[in-house]
Amino acid sequence: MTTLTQLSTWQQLQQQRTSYDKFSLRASFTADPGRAARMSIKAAQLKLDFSKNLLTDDTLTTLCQLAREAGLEPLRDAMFNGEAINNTEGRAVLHTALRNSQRSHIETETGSNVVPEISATLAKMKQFVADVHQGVLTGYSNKAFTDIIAIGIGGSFLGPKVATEALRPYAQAGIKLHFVANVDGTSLAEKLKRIDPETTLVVMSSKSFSTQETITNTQSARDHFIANGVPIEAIGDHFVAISSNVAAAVEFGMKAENVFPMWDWVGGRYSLWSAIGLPIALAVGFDHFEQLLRGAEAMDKHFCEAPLEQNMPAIMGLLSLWYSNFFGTQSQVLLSYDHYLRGLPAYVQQLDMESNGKSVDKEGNPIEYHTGPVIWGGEGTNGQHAYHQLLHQGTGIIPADFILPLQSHNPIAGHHNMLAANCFGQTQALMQGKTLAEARAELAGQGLAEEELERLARHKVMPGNRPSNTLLMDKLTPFTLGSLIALYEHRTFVQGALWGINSFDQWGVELGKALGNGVLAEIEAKTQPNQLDESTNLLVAALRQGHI
Ligand SMILES: O=P(O)(O)OC[C@H]1O[C@H](O)[C@H](O)[C@@H](O)[C@@H]1O
Repeated sequence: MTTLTQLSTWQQLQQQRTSYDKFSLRASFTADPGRAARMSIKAAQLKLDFSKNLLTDDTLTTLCQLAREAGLEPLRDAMFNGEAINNTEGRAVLHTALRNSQRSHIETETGSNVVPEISATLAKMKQFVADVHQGVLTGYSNKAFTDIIAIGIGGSFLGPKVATEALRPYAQAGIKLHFVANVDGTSLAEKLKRIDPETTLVVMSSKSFSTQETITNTQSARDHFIANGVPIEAIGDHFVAISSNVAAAVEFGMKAENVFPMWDWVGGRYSLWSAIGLPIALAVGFDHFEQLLRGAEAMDKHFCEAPLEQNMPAIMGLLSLWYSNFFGTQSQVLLSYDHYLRGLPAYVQQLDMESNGKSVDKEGNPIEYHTGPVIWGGEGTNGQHAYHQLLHQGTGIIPADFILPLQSHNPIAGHHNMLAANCFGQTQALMQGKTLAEARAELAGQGLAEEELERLARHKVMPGNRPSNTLLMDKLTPFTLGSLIALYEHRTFVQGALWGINSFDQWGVELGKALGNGVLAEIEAKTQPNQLDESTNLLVAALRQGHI
């Protein structure tokens, strides 16, 4: 089998890479007035400007050829068609089916059609959300619910949390959402302080129904509810669940009709489109949740149909590979110039790092190139007063995605133009940098004496040529949010597909969970003491004594 690095296009890219030592983005823009218009794509109500990348037309063509040679398109089609591309778990990967309103038949590898159960679950969610909002479903005292505590972690937390936060302008009046993920009791306790159990609904989300944090938080919430007036026989009115293990949820005390199904063919970090998205629908209404699905569906259609040269997720994935494997970059930064999207970097962090943090290929062979980058980021303009310094003048290149809605939900005079100016100004500064001559001229303009000017000039130089994408949308809506999240899902897929890894398992998290259970047994003195390594034994002993 030909490996990625043996492909002829990989070798062409290696050759092309040498010419980038002399490549100047600033000069490219001067020499080529059509660059930005040409290197822009509109799809699914998003616009990507990728012209501020270390990229020539030739390299773009070669990267797309690499994708073709590596079999990206057939693998993409296999995913959409329900083939078991998650080969270590023998599962289909069908989060895209959850938002497909066009096909009535999508089969998994076992031959079962998933569409009817998806439709039935959406209908059930719609009814449930309406019943909660209209006060048909109530707590034990027949008072309408005012608060929802959503308990879940990882993929059963980040999607609902980030989408609910992002769609705050669409919030359903009279309902407050609270999220609890961490097993740290403080997280739960702080939320419980703010709610009245009588008017609170707990939505527990766990695909496996075996995650320690989620089970423990739900049990403790149930204890709190019972201790604070909810009759034990009414617990089923206040607690509902989403899980692929319906039987375990019922055994836990949920009413069978209040357990929403999830399926093996939906990965946790790809699951907000399933019933795991119930907290989103409760927060913003089912119609808005449907719009979120439609936005993602529009991006799916674009990903499946657009030629690679005009395909937003493909180009973003290829750029990521270009930097990781040909420029040695180790991380990528996401900069949300929208307060409502402040959680997106954490969401994409899980999506990308849990998917592509792998060092063997699908057959288990060690791979010889760098895979998943570290994903980090935050909210513009805050980052400009913190870590942007490293983006501009640090020793390495950190490719950046800038994300900006053109219209604000809160157009307070002047603010949005300033926000946008900061966003665009940062991409410009990263791209063009500041030469030594410019730094000198600037200092001379400030009237500095020659010696002082020379002393400072080198500190003011900015190398430029720092790559960025700019992603625009008219406004942050449920549709554009769906499209944006699906874009990052597919970017992650493109990278994993090219690297030849399985982006849909996460065996790496399992060891920590297993060892954590062993340590807990020691802490609770259920096993012989001092069975662990010396460092961990001493840590456990300190905890048991309660002091250092
Ligand atoms: O939904 P659950 O089964 O409770 O799983 C919650 C999360 O925990 C796991 O450890 C995985 O790392 C995540 O991908 C998953 O989303």
